[in-house]
Amino acid sequence: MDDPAAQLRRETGTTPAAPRRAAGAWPAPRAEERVHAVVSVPGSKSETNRALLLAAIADGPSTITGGLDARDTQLMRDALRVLGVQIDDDGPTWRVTPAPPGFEMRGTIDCGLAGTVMRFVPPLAAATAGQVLVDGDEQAYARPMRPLIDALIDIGARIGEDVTGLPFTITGRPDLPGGPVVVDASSSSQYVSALLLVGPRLPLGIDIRHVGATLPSLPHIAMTVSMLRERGVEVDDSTPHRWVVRPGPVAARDVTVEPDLSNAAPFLAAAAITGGRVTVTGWPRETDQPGALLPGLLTDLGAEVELGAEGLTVTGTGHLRAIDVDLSAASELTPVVAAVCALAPGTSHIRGVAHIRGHETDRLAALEAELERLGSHVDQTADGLTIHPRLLHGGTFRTYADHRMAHAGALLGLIVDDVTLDDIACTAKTMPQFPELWLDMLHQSDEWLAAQVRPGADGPGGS
Ligand SMILES: O=C(O)C1=C[C@@H](OP(=O)(O)O)[C@@H](O)[C@H](O)C1
Ligand SMILES: C=C(OP(=O)(O)O)C(=O)O
Repeated sequence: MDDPAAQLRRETGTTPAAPRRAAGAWPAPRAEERVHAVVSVPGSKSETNRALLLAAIADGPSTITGGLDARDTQLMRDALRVLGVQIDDDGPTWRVTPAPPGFEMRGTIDCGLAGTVMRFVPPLAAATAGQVLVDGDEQAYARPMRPLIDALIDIGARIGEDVTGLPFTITGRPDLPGGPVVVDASSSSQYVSALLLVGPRLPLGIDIRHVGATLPSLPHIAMTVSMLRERGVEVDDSTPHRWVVRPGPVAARDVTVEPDLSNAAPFLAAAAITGGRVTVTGWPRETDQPGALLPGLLTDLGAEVELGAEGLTVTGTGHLRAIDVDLSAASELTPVVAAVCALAPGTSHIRGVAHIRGHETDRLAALEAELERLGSHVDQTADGLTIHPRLLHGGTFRTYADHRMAHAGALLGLIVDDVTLDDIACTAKTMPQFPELWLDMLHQSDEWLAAQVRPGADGPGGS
């Protein structure tokens, strides 16, 4: 029997989504000594994909400087091109020109495994003339979509019947009305961001109410609201769990994207676990990124943290501490935080992240399985993980096509002998240069060590 994707492709005459990059096994490099490095991470995935989408519905051409060039943002650029948006992305500054009036979309929007593409693009497609198939990696078919699809249908979208997730077709209508809508965003904050982003474009605007026991990733919703306001859009978020967006123009703006603070996490954690020192450059003093919670988290885990002119510096003290933490606001940090907890001398509790079972993979199950494979003792709870202290050993750490699982495995490999990741290529989702940056961090550390032991140098302990 045909799978539903093949059937939809035949009906719409479109081509299959490109497969995920080939896997590549990777022996994680061991840190011979304390890690000492200065690292510059590429631009924020979340900010880049919002900036692209807002530029696509702006009242004129915009530029984006320092946008992340990775699989998730390539998929967003290609998806917007299917919607008629012109994007010139040669070089460090991209120029985005909205679709010409009367444009009719057709073809496939490939979401890959990108939550921001599969949630942010369908609302815009629903408000554009023409028809598209929304597809992605097979693994993305398991990611939750239903609450967003139901909300879109409630505001007038035409989406195939009984759709629960990818793949599905959208028959767009430029007069998509908008108006009041109720959504249960406990499985992803991205539904709220997705509805907010299309709001100014709809004749009735949008009035979103979240119902549901929990609402994760509040900083990401705040990021959406800030970026809309920066472009002159009126957003009322004065009532908890309610957001009202007035219809109106989105001002074209030339913007520069901040470094991705969540992608900085494994590098900063490397300093914490090896008793070394890592500086991540360009750390913003104010930001809506959930990575802003890293200084507090790493301090609680036993490291010293300082924000200086060069960036954020983390210094390992040689004494990790177990933590009890609610990571709901910054759930994408869970894999790296869990890896550090597995090395701490007490029992740690990570709470508030039930919804990460619907991330790139079921991250709670994946972390339990892979940390245990290296000798850790981990229990899944209803909304997180309990991680008990154990002596770890080498083994294969499976990544499940999840970039942040790869970050966690690489981190453990710094101080545990013979850890091999089954696939490092999955880091291309948000940081294709991860393997090079990781090796460069270790190369800088070797150079630092050589300088310490060279005759006439200050000796270990200097920096
Ligand atoms: O809006 C965004 O850019 C994101 C929101 C969060 O999603 P969830 O609310 O589904 O966790 C986060 O985990 C993801 O990495 C990026
Ligand atoms: C959950 C994540 O990604 P996505 O944007 O695909 O949801 C993540 O990057 O940790």
